[in-house]
Formats: sequence, C-alpha cells, structure tokens
Amino acid sequence: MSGHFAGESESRPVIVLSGVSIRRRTTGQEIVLDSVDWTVQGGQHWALLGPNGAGKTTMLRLAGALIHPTTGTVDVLGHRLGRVDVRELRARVGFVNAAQKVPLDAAAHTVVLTGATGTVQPLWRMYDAAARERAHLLLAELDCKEFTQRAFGDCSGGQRARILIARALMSDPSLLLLDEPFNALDLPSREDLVDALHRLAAGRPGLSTVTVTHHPEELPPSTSHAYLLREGRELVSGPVESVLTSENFTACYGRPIRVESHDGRWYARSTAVPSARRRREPPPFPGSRP
Ligand SMILES: Nc1ncnc2c1ncn2[C@@H]1O[C@H](COP(=O)(O)OP(=O)(O)OP(=O)(O)O)[C@@H](O)[C@H]1O
Repeated sequence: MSGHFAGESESRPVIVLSGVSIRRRTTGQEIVLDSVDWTVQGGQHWALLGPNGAGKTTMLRLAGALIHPTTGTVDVLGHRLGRVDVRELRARVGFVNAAQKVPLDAAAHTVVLTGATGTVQPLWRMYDAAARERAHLLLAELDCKEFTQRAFGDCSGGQRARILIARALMSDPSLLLLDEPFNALDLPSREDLVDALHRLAAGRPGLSTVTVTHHPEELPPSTSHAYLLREGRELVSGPVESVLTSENFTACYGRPIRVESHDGRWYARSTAVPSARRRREPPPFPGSRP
C-alpha cells in the first residue's frame, strides 16, 4: 500500500498554510485564526502549543482537510484545499483524537482494521489477509501485542491511545495528526506513549507528525519543531529549541514560566507566586506573640 499521492515526494512540504484566517459566523464573526503561516516539511515532527482556545485544534483540522479556511490557502500533501476531493485527501492523513467514535465491544485488532476503511464499524469483506497481518504488526509496533483481542472498552486510556494511533497508521499515511493524545493519561501511560511516538518517528523517516499538547513534558525527543499560538496568531515557530524557551512561554501564557530541557525532553513550570497564595498569610500559631 503506498502512502503517497502520485508525484508526491518527501522533499516537498506536507502542510503549507499561507495567510490563513478563520472566522466563525456562528459566534459573531469571531476570529479563530488570524493570518497564520506554517510549513511542515516531510519527516518533521511538530508540537502545537498555546493556551486554551488559542486555535490549536483548528490548525490541526485544517491540516487534516477537515475544514476550509475563510481566507488564505491550505496545501496538504501537495494538494490545495478547495481543488481536491477532500475525502481522498483525508484518507491519506492519519488523524487521532479522543472524540474518535469506536465500538467499545470491538477487539483492539478490529479497531485497528477499521482504519483501513476509515469506518467506525468493521467492513469485514474489505479486509484481506494482508490487512489483518498489517493490523497485527502495527499493534506490535505500538507495544499492544498482548491485548490484540481485548475489547477496546476494557483497555486502559494509555492502551486506547496507542490502539488509535495504530488504527490511524493502517492507511500508511505520510502525515499523522495527534490532538491531545496524552489527555487523562497517568504518568507510566504517558511515558509509554512518549516512547511509542519516539520509536515511530525513528522507524519511519518519511513520516511527519503534528501533536497538539498543553504540556512540553509530553513531547518525545523526536520533536523537531514547535509552534506557539496565542489568540489565533503565531507567537513564534521554528526548530524546537528556539521556540520552547522561558521567554516565549512567558509571553505566550502571560505569566513567568521557566522551560528547561534534559536529555531531549522538555519541562515547564510557573515561577510566579499565585496572587491568592501571596494574599493569604498563614494563621498565627495559637499562643504565639505578635
Ligand atoms: N465549531 C465552532 N464554532 C464556533 N466556535 C468555534 C468552533 N470551533 C472552535 N471554535 C472557537 O475557536 C477558538 C479556537 O478553538 P480551538 O479548539 O482551535 O482552540 P484550542 O487551542 O485547540 O483550545 P483548547 O486548548 O481549549 O482545546 C475558540 O475560541 C473556540 O471557542
């Protein structure tokens, strides 16, 4: 199965947003994205960060050909939105989000198979032996070998996240979009997923990924670039080490934040004393002198 459109090559950009704005008429012409430019090259691994409501998911949905811009142009895998059959294009992009509808009683292996047809329910007649074997291989690659026959609904949050990534890889996409894949994972599950994404990037040089997250701690060491978004506008973007800085995070979130990197991983913490804590003086010890 080929992961490329005819004429598509890894040296070409896989996502290009040029002067993209999005306005929501339903919310009184609210500007969701404002003149956003963004280029993702083949093999790059991007993190999209920014405060709640900054527009991260909207950018991801543009890259997944799920929505169109109000103004500006969006090219995905070399095809301009508005001039291409988006259903065909969507089938070439792996999209993972928590809202993905999945039958809870379906086995993990079945859920992965449905990625071949892009359906919620399995279309059994469409899956040949090669597809079934591929689903097994992807589950093994994502470290899910032991529970291939376990019902999706009985899997833990971390296991579910990895199963959904395996599902998204069934169509052999050259672009994988992950919307808050670490949501509600405990620490060991988070670390397993970080490790899985890192191995995925290392094992598939042609694959580009974009991960929306709130926490730099969730970024695998393979993350090559980052985009900081604030109120629908680019604050800064580029190579990860030039973007994930204390100065940029402080500007992005409007409070002092220290960002550090160790062994390829990233850590952020607020260095501000919350005003509520500052105001609340500790009560005096009973019997203590003023
Ligand atoms: N379908 C919609 N209709 C109206 N407004 C929308 C719609 N989708 C998103 N918005 C608005 O667009 C803005 C950006 O939303 P988006 O989900 O892209 O932000 P985000 O950075 O992913 O936020 P979060 O971190 O909270 O998930 C928000 O103000 C949101 O309310």
